[in-house]
Amino acid sequence: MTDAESFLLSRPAGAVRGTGVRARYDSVDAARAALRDGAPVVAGLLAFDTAGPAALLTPDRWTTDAGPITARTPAAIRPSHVWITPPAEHRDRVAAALAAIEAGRAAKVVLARTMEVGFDAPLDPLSIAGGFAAGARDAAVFAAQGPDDRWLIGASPELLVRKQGRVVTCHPYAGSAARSADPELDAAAAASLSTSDKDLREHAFVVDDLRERLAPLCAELSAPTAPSLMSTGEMWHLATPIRGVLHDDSVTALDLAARLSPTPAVGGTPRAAATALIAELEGTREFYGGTVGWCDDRGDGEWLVSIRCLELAADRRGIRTWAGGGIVTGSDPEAEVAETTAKFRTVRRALGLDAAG
Ligand SMILES: C=C(O[C@@H]1C=C(C(=O)O)C=C[C@H]1O)C(=O)O
Repeated sequence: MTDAESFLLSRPAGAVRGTGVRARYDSVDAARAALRDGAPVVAGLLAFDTAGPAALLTPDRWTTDAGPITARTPAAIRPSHVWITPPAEHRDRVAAALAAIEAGRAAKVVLARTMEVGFDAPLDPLSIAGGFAAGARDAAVFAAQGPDDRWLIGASPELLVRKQGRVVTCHPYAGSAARSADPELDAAAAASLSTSDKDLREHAFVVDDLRERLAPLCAELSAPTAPSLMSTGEMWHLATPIRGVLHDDSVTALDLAARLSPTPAVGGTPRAAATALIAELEGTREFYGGTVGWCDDRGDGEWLVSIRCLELAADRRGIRTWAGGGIVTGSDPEAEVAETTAKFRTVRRALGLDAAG
């Protein structure tokens, strides 16, 4: 038994925390079996690729009424190296995705750029989580111990699914505009996002997919007909709250996470065609674009979409992060590059990268 943190999901109102590791599971099936056999909870990460290994665990100790993680303004940090997918490469990938969409292979594909940063001194996972908390507002700050002592740490605004009793809630985000420090420009960006035909189409694919996947399980299912505007410190987004009531309470939060992830907010539509295009154009994704969360022995739990996050290497001297955007007919390659640059700011701010100047 150890007191070291193994899982954290924290919002201003409170947090769930796991310490120590009693057991690990590399598949949803193994975690389901553990819950049936009396494990009080499973928590962790499902990969973007539904066939890829999961990183789930049962902690030694699990607390659902912990206080939120303390926000910590990161000290300015000078990286030893930085590498980002070059803009020209991303533009070419977006153009290839648009050609595939034009050819009828898929209707939406989400493509991401990668950033890798090295440091001279090791970083601490919980300190990084504190850095995310400083700019997170309502986003859920998470830190999950992955395989081989790697960590996935971030601040996701996007609720994949929460299940409490028979009630299921999702809050998908899709459609984006960068925020501005100038209040007038910021308001103008929000206003133009809310009427952007391209962004409304990008968004509708996500809501339709979630509704289709939930419908067979639900006695009631409702969502507003139009999305609303939500914001993080860095971005405006279109978002739609979805609420369902399950026919059968034995469906667990883990079952729902495995069924719904990856949504077209991070993958595309149809799912199989979009994920094949992502593998072709971008390469393999591991936990980015998957889901992070927990499920208890009553089947209740909560899962966030694994975005606005970084992976801390096992030696803790390097991180890798991703920023993606949905491509549909009408997407502009140059604007997609700018969108990913804006989305990287969440991680840059949490690490103190920009403070170093
Ligand atoms: C894929 C990411 O974000 C997702 C994609 C969005 C979009 O394409 O507009 C918006 C919110 C997220 O669902 C990311 O942050 O990396």
